[in-house]
Amino acid sequence: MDTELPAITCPADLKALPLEKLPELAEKIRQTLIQTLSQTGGHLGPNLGVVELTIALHRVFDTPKDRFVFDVAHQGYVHKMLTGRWDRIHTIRQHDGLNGFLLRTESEHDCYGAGHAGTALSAALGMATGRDLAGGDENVVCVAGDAAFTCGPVFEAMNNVAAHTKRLIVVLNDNEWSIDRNVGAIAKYFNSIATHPAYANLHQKAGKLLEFMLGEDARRIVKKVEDHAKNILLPQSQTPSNRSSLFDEFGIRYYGPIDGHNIPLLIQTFEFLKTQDEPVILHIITEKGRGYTPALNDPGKFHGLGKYSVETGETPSSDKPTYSQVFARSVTDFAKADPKIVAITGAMPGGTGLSVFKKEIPERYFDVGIAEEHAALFACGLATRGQKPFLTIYSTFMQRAFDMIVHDMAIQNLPVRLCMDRGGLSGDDGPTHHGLFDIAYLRGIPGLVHMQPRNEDEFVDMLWTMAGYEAGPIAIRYPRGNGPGVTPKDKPVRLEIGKAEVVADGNDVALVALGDMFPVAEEAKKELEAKGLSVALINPRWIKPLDMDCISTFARKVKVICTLEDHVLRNGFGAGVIEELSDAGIRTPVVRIGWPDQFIEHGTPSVLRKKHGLSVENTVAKIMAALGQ
Ligand SMILES: Cc1ncc(C[n+]2csc(CCOP(=O)(O)OP(=O)(O)O)c2C)c(N)n1
Ligand SMILES: CC(=O)[C@@H](O)[C@H](O)COP(=O)(O)O
Ligand SMILES: [Mg+2]
Repeated sequence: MDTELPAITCPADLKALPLEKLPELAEKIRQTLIQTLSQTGGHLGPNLGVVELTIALHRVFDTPKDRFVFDVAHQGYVHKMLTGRWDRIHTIRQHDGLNGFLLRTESEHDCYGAGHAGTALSAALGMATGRDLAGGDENVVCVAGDAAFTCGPVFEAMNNVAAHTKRLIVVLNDNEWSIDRNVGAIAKYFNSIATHPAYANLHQKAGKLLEFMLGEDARRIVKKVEDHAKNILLPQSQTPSNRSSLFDEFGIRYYGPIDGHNIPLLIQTFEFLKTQDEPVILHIITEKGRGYTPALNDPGKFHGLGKYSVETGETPSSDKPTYSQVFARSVTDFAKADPKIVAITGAMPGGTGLSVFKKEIPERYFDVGIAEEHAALFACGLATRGQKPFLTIYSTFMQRAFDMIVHDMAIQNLPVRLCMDRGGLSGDDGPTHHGLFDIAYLRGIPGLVHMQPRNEDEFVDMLWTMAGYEAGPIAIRYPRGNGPGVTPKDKPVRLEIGKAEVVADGNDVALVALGDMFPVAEEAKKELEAKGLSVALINPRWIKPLDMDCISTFARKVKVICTLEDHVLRNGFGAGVIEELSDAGIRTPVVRIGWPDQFIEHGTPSVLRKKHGLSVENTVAKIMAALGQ
């Protein structure tokens, strides 16, 4: 590799590079990503797939005047490297370092943040419409992956594009992968285009032709090739005169598919597209993980991961199963004995562990794509027919389905099992992914049961309780990663709903610690006892219904109650305890440990817990202060 490549400190540096140097730059970016992310972790596969695309975008367009809106924005590392953050890319997803997604507060080149899928096209349409209203002339480019198109809001946006603007450029980055392989009819449709021999062949020629023409005739050439190709490709059912792609039907002129790694072709195509006075979509074909064999061989693993060996692609293994693994094993075993149990995921079989269920009981496994609202409704329909749906969606992504939980699940009292992985701080992904609001958004819903285990054994008992619960919707939250390592018993037991576990009695202080905050309470108890205090320790188990017999009994005898939760304090578990004590006329002081009323930045749970007071020290200090000591 030529070491003479100058540093890229801004998009102007990229524009100053000779065209023939761009492949070398692409290689340098790839090597930087592979080396850097082996130490920081991150979304290696998606970013390796958009190196040439991002180079071409920054060659043709001018951010921050022109706007790039990336869907999910997990594939925004190359954009960051080309917009003045190359020298900080080694801090990606590290505390106080670069965020793993685009962030408006991080750079003027990041015009829109994300983290959750399906938002980019609507936001880009808003920007284009806002530009038109203001009489602006900037370009707006939406970059969305193939799986983003399984997301409802994308179709809601497409339904409006042609009515609102004449100038919008959409890039469909099609690598055939979501986190797992992309699913559903839309994935099949994209694949039918990308693999059609006539189209593929034409596009080889079109690509060559375009490269040769390099300019003003591009439009005529491309349009002629497109029309001809579409006449070959599209379903025979359509009359020859008005055959069009799905996108043309939405008023968005479709171009492609073209090779998403061919920089000159991409540049020429974007130069041509930016002259168009109609909304356009460019379908590019890319390889997720391109340039790194382990990632090409396992796009699912390398979609997003922690540290890995550059040489082998291997990642550190842990002998302790994660909550996700315990969940998937348990529900799969339950389902083997109960033919009514079905499992649903929103494009996250790996993260939720449900790839185990998919492998062992494929006929009752449903990956609906990035479609949490649909997943919840689909689960409701299943429940009306006597099925037992385990709707498995991260706490943060379940936010998408809130209305369905109220309107369809709770009002109709349907027995859907809501399994919310990543319940609590998510860590490196930051504020868009922390599962810190599910208690707040579920606690007010009448009739909905909600719980959290303090270890793996109790977790399986709770799942077993859910499997047998038919009285209405029931939810469980559990954290990312490992638990304390308590091996589940061979045969799980059904728990009494609304009944807490009193682990230790005490007369001065009662610690009521939910889920993965229980170990913090255990340590705080030791420190408080060392100060001569008598400390009760309660595992509440149930967020709703709260065991108020237990809690009020202790509240009447101790001097202070302390609740601990891996959730925001606002309308959280502790808030519920305060409400219920107040309703019962009990005035015992309650101190609460939990996340403050702000969005929590990215970083490791240990660093963030210490910084934001979810620590033993802060627990002890707040209790001692409440005791006036
Ligand atoms: C609402 C929502 N659900 C699930 C996810 C988890 N997720 C992150 S990226 C991704 C797949 C994105 O696939 P695609 O858009 O094709 O981009 P690629 O990674 O292939 O480049 C998923 C499911 C999310 N970010 N947002
Ligand atoms: C970008 C995205 O939303 C997912 O890739 C997410 O980062 C996965 O989170 P986990 O690593 O907790 O499974
Ligand atoms: Mg994809």
